[in-house]
Amino acid sequence: MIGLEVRDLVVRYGDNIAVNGVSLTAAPGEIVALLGPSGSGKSSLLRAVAGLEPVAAGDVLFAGESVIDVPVHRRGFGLMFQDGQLFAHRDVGGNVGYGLPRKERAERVADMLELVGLQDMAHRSVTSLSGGQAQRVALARALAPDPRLMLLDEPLSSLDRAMRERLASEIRAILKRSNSTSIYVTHDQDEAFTVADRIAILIDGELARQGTPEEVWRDPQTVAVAQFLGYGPFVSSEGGLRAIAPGALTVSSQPAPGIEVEVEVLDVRVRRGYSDLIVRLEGQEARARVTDAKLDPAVLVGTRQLATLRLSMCPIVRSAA
Ligand SMILES: Nc1ncnc2c1ncn2[C@@H]1O[C@H](COP(=O)(O)OP(=O)(O)OP(=O)(O)O)[C@@H](O)[C@H]1O
Repeated sequence: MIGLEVRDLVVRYGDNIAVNGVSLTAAPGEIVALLGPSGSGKSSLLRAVAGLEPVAAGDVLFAGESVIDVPVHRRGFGLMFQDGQLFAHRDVGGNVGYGLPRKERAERVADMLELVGLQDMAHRSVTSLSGGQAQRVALARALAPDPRLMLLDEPLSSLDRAMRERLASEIRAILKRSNSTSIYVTHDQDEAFTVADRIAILIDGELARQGTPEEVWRDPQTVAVAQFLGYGPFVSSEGGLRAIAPGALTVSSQPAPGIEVEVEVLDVRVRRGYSDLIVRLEGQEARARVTDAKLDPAVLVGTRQLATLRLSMCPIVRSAA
């Protein structure tokens, strides 16, 4: 069975090429996150798949058939956006049931509300909902017609971080339970890693890396991808550049696994439950975590220290794509 296939897709706005020859697939039941910095073309790609943006070149197929000439509402795709765009004059049930055949409406609405954990809320006014509840209603509404593909564009970005984290794993569970083939756009790395089976990273309109969250993290392949994922700085090494992972460089009076490197301590950042030293490593600024509770990080400022670099956490990458 084939789900979504995007082939050499190009989306342009005048002379601006927003999506530059991207190919990707989503197998039936698979959740693919489109991740990338602001302006990298994620929304343009999603909107082109939906049919909301014209395609300059390439093709979009579902179940082996091109949908390029199929109007938006005939593609059988469900859409969910940042602002759920609920109908304010309808209650929760009225939103979820909108457009469903009358015969099956009540049962379907009940099923969907149960799926998103809002079973007692059918008669609530949507204007009385919290941001997180409103997005759950929007998800239930998008899933209600049983779309063959779900397209989600930054569905959580208007919520605060705590809510976003909770709802991201909930959305994953809901999409998995409903066996939805899904494309999920986000600029938030944590959200992508929580939600997705596979991650496709877009940089400057091009597909820079794709794989499972583990594969992409373990082997980002290029500096651009590694940097976007939070690696850095990069130090020269045999075979390319070594990307320093967050937490890979540590300072302690106890022995730790890894190689010893000399660093100059420039400053301290106190975090919740630990401290990071801002250090100079081979002429570049880096962070070294203090893993020794007996060590007072403040007295280290201005000194040279031996830090431990855990190489197994730090992949080799190349500088250009
Ligand atoms: N309607 C439009 N008209 C002209 N240019 C556009 C339009 N929409 C997007 N662009 C441009 O296309 C490029 C890609 O934008 P897009 O919104 O797809 O990126 P994105 O990765 O989704 O970014 P963000 O995370 O900020 O939403 C950007 O350079 C943007 O300025």
